[in-house]
Parts: sequence; C-alpha cells; structure tokens
Amino acid sequence: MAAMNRLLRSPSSSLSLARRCLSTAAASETVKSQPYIHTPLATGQDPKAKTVQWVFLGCPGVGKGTYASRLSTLLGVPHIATGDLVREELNSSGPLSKQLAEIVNQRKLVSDEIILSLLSKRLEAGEARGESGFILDGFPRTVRQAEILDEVTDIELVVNLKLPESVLVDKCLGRRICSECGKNFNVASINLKGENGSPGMSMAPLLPPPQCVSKLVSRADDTEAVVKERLRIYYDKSQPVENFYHSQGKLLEFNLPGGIPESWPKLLEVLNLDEHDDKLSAAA
Ligand SMILES: Nc1ncnc2c1ncn2[C@@H]1O[C@H](COP(=O)(O)OP(=O)(O)O)[C@@H](O)[C@H]1O
Repeated sequence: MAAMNRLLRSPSSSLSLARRCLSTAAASETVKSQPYIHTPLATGQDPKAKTVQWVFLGCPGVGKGTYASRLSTLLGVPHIATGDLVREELNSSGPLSKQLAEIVNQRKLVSDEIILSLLSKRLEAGEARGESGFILDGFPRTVRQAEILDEVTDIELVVNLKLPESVLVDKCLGRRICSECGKNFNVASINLKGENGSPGMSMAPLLPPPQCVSKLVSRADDTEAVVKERLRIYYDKSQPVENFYHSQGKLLEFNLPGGIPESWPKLLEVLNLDEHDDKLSAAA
C-alpha cells in the first residue's frame, strides 16, 4: 500500500510504472503493426498464440464485460475491467476506499492518477503470474487516458459495442439480482421494431429460477434518471475516445444484433474467430 501512496503522490511515477507494466504485458516480440480491423486474426491462426492488446468501448449497459470476458477466455488473455479494480479497492480497507466510495456514489470518474495506479498494480500482479496481452474494459474512458495509453503501449484493436439508447435504458432498468444467491438476471423483454432501413431487434429476458423469483432486487442506481445521467457522462467524456481511435483506424464498430445468442457468433465472425467456435462452450 505504501507503493500505491507513493504513486498517488507522484502521477508521473504512476505513468512510468504503467509504461513499464504495459510494455511488459505487450510482450517483446510484438511489433508495431498496422491496425487489422477486418482480419484481427489470420485465418487458421491459433487465437492463444497471438498477443492481444484490445480495448472494449461502449455505453454503460451495452454488455462490454460479458463479451470481453468471453473473448478473454477464448484468447487466453486477461480481461481487465477498471470498474472491477475500483470496486475491489473500494471494498478493501485501503486508504483510498472512502474517497473512491464518494466518487463512485456521485457517479463521477476517478482521477487519472488513481485509475492508472490501480491499473498498474493489476498489470504488475499479472506480470508476476506470467500473463501477456489484455482486453481492457472501462479504460480508457477519456481522451487523456487514451493518450496516456498510446504513450505506453500499442493498442491493436478497439471494439466499440453499440445498442440503441432505448434498448440500453430498458436493459439497465430490467436488471435484477437475487438477494439470496447473488446471481444476476434481466426481466426486460426487448422488442424493437425496425425503422428507416435499420433492422429490428429482440432480446429474450434472462429469467430467474423459481427459487429466486420472490427474492429479486434492483440496484439502487438502476433508475431511469440515473441510467440517463450515466449515458450523458459517457457521451460527454467517453464518446470522444471513439473518435480518437477512429482517426487512428483502429475502431471496429459493432452493432449488437440482439442478445448473446445472436451477437456472440457474429462478433466472432467479424473478429475472424468463428472457426474457433468449438471453444464457444468453454468460453460460455
Ligand atoms: N477509466 C476510468 N476512469 C475513471 N473512472 C473510472 C474508470 N473506470 C472505472 N471508473 C470508476 O469506477 C466506477 C465503476 O466503473 P464501471 O463498472 O466500469 O462503470 P459503470 O458502473 O459506470 O458502468 C465508475 O463509475 C468510475 O467512477
């Protein structure tokens, strides 16, 4: 913890640690390559034999965590979600926990220094376990963070997951947790009619088993006002990150065609990973 305090007092040392960790995570054989949006993986290539340095972007509630986590299993690289790092720190008895609780409760973004030091610490721990590559989820969240990331490593591909705003809101409002077993469900049944040439979409609810039905609760912050405020913060602070990567030719826009059963095979297809679908069940 002393090391973290030192990092927080000195943002530049936090950056240099991030630089060291990220460049190690990138593995030395990785060459600066042209972005390969249409062929992220060469046909026939073993996905686990490739160093992956990917970023997942998308509005709150789009399902970044779900798809990033499935891909991390498939590709054998860690899925690093900065929101999880923040929550872990917040739930610890560390010196930052009170400060983080306040920031997160106010739905503000944590400072770059704190996020970088949490990310560095996570990468350093991964490095010690022999990890290489990463799928980042929730970082970068601002153009400044994207610029810092650019200084310290080569991001190869940025996947931007998209859903219509009305679907995002309905999905967030449909979230339920079983107060007894802690499992997540979603009672929203999405049926969006196609309009002006755009296809319709439907997503089946993820209903709980009978023993959980009477114990379902919603997160206090899953109200329409809060969800819309989180979307507003995303459009304000994080949408410019999409433009940042678009101008570098690294952005893969992916309009989710529906729920996981429709979207996962299509995502694998655009990533050239569909021939590895024998591993789908392992990743599920
Ligand atoms: N890259 C980041 N920069 C700043 N703050 C972050 C970042 N990642 C996560 N956080 C903080 O952690 C909280 C939880 O993150 P996450 O689960 O990704 O977001 P949300 O709950 O808003 O979908 C965010 O509200 C924010 O306060």
